[in-house]
Amino acid sequence: MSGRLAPCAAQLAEGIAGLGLVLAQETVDLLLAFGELLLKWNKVYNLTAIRSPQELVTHHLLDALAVLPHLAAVNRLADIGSGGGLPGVVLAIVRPALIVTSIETVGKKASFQQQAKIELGLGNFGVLHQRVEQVRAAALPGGAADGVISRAFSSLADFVTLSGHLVAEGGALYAMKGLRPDAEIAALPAGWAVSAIHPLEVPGLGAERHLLVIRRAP
Ligand SMILES: C[S@@+](CC[C@H](N)C(=O)[O-])C[C@H]1O[C@@H](n2cnc3c(N)ncnc32)[C@H](O)[C@@H]1O
Repeated sequence: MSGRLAPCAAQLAEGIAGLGLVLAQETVDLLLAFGELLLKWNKVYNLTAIRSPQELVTHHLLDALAVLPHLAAVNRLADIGSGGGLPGVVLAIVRPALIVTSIETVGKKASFQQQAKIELGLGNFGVLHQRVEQVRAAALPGGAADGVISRAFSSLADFVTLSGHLVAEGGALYAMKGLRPDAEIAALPAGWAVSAIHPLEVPGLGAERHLLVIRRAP
């Protein structure tokens, strides 16, 4: 491949192996193609503060891939406040059987994602240009999702309050966080509880990451 990310192909391949994932070369090529789109359109669409190809690999591609082992039970995923398509586009690329609906309120970011869907040929990915609190569960393919994920979207309390109606019975919210957010956990609204906290090791990132799983309290 050519492009600004080409020199980072080995870095991505090592990171994928470091996460314990095995991906077909065509899947890795799609991840690199998505990274190229982010770099190419960032100035126009204001998608990410990250400018360097190396950091794009660690902070976006590998960071999103790190949650994959914890989503094995999820078949239909909604990504809330997805910005440039993170983590939703990455997860849709690596799990073609996963139905991903991305929800983003800023029009040009949603347009970028729609363009990425077309250019990458992602039949399992869709974008809703809406505020999440205005999205009805019936608007998602198949209805309420069994997984609702977000990264850098809001406090846990706001995530649950704004997005909880999109979680199917028995499903869960997945919050991608940096340091373990104990104060946010303590502020969760009644009716919801943290069921798991997974520390994540993102190769080359050099910072703490956690994935919190939140379910309806029994
Ligand atoms: C900090 S960005 C994170 C983007 C992406 N998840 C990432 O990790 O790179 C937060 C995004 O949430 C979107 N957002 C904020 N409030 C929203 C709402 N109520 N519904 C949908 N999207 C929202 C913003 O437009 C922004 O793109």
